Amino acid sequence: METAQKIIENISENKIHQHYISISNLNVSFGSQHILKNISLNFQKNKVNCIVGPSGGGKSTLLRSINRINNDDYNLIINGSILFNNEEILIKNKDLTKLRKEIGMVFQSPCVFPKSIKENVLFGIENHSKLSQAEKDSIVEENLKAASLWDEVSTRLNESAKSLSIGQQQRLCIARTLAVKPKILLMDEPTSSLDPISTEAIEVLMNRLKAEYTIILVTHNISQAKRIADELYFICEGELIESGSKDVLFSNPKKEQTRTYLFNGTCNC
Ligand SMILES: Nc1ncnc2c1ncn2[C@@H]1O[C@H](COP(=O)(O)OP(=O)(O)OP(=O)(O)O)[C@@H](O)[C@H]1O
Repeated sequence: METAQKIIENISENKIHQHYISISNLNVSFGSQHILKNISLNFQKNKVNCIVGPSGGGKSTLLRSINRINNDDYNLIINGSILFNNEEILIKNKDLTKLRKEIGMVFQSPCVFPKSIKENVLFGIENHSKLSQAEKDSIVEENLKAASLWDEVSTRLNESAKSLSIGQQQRLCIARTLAVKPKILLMDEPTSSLDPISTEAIEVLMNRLKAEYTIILVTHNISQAKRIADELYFICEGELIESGSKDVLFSNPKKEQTRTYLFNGTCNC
């Protein structure tokens, strides 16, 4: 019989693991092109999990498989297993709307709607038209604060989102994603179109958000990975070459290819 102590340990163990993403033998192909080759890895909860690697290596394809945003591309053949909260993401009848609420995504270029700042934040919330004005105001404020944008826009919430700078638009996209209350944030090169000041604002934000969310970030930028990653996943030509804690990979990688890429920015895969 299990002791009380053991039961408590199991419960807390489950809690710790509950928002992990666990990928096994993931293969993605397009015709004869094998885009992802037998990828197996775990993304860690409440960390910035950073996928790095040269262009065309399959980083975005990996990210897009997690919330199945590449699902409508019938030319892609996807096999393997992606578990989220111990539930399989890749099953045929998966509720994709629910999945994408739990696993939100922020894209390379900010994609704000031609609506007010306020309406952009509320956009993804189901039945938000039925909320009271006070409830809407509170959601808008909470999520703009979470995305570190409130102080800059609190007096102009009814202005068009298009009037914001690109860096502010990206933080608005993050606020809109957070408003749906996801558990995981997928971020595909979210700072690549931003200036250094806006990039820093997003990096500070990611560092803060990981206390509440699990972040999976794709970046080309090795310095950015060095600044903000907790865990690093080096993908090259569709293969996971090496993964582990950022500190270990940047100081003592096991594979020569990892060393060459992280230290010289070149690839010898
Ligand atoms: N839907 C698709 N149809 C056909 N080919 C695809 C599709 N998605 C990705 N690919 C191909 O898969 C390969 C990997 O692309 P992917 O965008 O995942 O790489 P990446 O590492 O994110 O590259 P980058 O850093 O340049 O964004 C590329 O050769 C790309 O052309």
